[in-house]
Amino acid sequence: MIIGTSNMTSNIDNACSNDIGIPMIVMMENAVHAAMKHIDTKIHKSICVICGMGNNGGDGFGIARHLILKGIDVKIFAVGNINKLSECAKINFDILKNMDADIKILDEINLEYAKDRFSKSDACIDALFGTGLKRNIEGIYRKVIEAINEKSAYTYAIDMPSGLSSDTGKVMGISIKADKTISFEFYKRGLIEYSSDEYKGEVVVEKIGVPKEIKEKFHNYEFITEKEDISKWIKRRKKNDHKGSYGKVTVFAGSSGFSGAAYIAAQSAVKTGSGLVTLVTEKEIQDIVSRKLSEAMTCSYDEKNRVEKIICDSDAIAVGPGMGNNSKTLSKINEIMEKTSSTLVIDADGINSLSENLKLIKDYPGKVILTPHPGELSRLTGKSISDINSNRIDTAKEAARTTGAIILLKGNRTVITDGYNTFVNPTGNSAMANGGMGDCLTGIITSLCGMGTEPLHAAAAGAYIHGYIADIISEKQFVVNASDIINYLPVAIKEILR
Ligand SMILES: NC(=O)C1=CN([C@@H]2O[C@H](COP(=O)(O)OP(=O)(O)OC[C@H]3O[C@@H](n4cnc5c(N)ncnc54)[C@H](OP(=O)(O)O)[C@@H]3O)[C@@H](O)[C@H]2O)[C@@H](O)CC1
Ligand SMILES: Nc1ncnc2c1ncn2[C@@H]1O[C@H](COP(=O)(O)OP(=O)(O)O)[C@@H](O)[C@H]1O
Ligand SMILES: [K+]
Repeated sequence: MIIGTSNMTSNIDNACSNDIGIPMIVMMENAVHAAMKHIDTKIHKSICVICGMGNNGGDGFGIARHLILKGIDVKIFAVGNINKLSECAKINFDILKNMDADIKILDEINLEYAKDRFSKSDACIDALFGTGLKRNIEGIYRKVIEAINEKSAYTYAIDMPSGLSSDTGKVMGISIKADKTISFEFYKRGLIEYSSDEYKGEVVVEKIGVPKEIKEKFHNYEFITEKEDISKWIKRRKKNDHKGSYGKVTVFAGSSGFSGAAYIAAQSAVKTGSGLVTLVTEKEIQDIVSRKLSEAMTCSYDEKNRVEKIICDSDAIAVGPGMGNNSKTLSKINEIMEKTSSTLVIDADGINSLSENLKLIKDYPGKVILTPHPGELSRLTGKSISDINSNRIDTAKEAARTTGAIILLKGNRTVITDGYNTFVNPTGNSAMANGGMGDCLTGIITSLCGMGTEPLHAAAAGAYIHGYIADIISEKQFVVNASDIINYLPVAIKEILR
């Protein structure tokens, strides 16, 4: 699904009306019908609709009309200077007037009356501002938003909670706290940022009839990953395939006290479907882990010639899980980079050890995927964790452009980007927040790269599958561990590809 900005909305509006002649009022009516699908008129029998003067307000007036037609008790409040109604908002406003609807101008004088109505209604619909919010909210608008937040039993926000920037998710002075946000055509970029979480409630996105060609002309190459994407990106197994068809991957991982990371990363690659997986690690770790790994091969750093051959033969290599943030890890990365140009998936200590040596990535002839959590990205970029988490998409894009790597910024709504094309992952939950999960993700992504999935897509697909499994398991379990994910991988991938 395309992620949208306010600029895109206005470009698309213009293109729809000017280039192909769909009048704005038609789009608005489509938006109104789409919104009606999500307003629960079985429970909400009395509703206040609060409208601004722009097209978001126009949507609100249209929704009010349809609610009246359904027999709902509707009170409509218009906030602002009626002479400034947008063209389409005025059409819907005038229809309501002609229908003798209960419509009032909400100003300082009747604010108390409005508050009383808000508190006595089953729900309020916020149609004050959508993508056109430009400056901080003050005066009567601020008071109305405060009143809705205080008095409304249930709040629907139309397109955006009024007060949140649709591009950044930042609160412009004050914002509606919605129970449900009904957004049109795109998942608004601001709703992805963590700052929106307190305000947006459940988010639904409805198509309103924008032709595909127009959306493709104006989008910013930012998407939410969907199940259908994964099935396009992952290679199907064909009748006469053999293990050579599914890639040879190698996992450099583990050190004293961190044998689990090595096991998890290697076993995740096995269960994702790699043809051949080899774990390369310290002798001590090899002795521990080889007993658990039935399908993967193991090799110790001491077997120098064998390590060299394994590197050269690999289709994709993971480096970092449990290796320790030290010069040894960096020298392993160096050694790998000198001998191959296959895709490298670098996680954990691999990322930390590269922080001071970013030039290595730029000079590497193959693709590099870095999978930092915000702490690791903070070390890599020098930005604080709070700065990273308050602007996740742009920070990840910037890091990708400066390092030359594909960046997978972990956490809720993981961001995957090469700096130009960006995917935001919709799956996963906090039951996954425990040690070993990142190692598991590294194994999955490396395996997909080895099978021939394009690295950016492998990273986005890996994050999707990883979170998809956690979402299923967490319905029955309080916590989801990497071993739970590993066991479910073959079933989940089959389900997703079906
Ligand atoms: N193609 C689509 O996707 C479709 C989009 N549609 C809908 O249109 C919405 C976008 O409509 P829009 O562009 O008219 O902007 P909108 O959000 O109503 O805000 C502008 C109004 O707010 C005012 N205003 C702004 N900031 C303010 C502030 N801080 N404090 C006070 N006032 C402020 C501004 O006043 P002004 O700045 O002119 O003084 C103006 O009156 C979109 O979110 C969706 O709901 C659908 O109808 C169908 C097709
Ligand atoms: N609240 C959450 N919502 C969605 N995904 C999460 C959440 N918390 C953690 N995850 C996912 O779990 C994984 C944790 O990885 P990481 O932080 O590297 O853990 P570890 O270092 O223990 O392996 C990441 O893929 C992350 O996106
Ligand atoms: K709104």
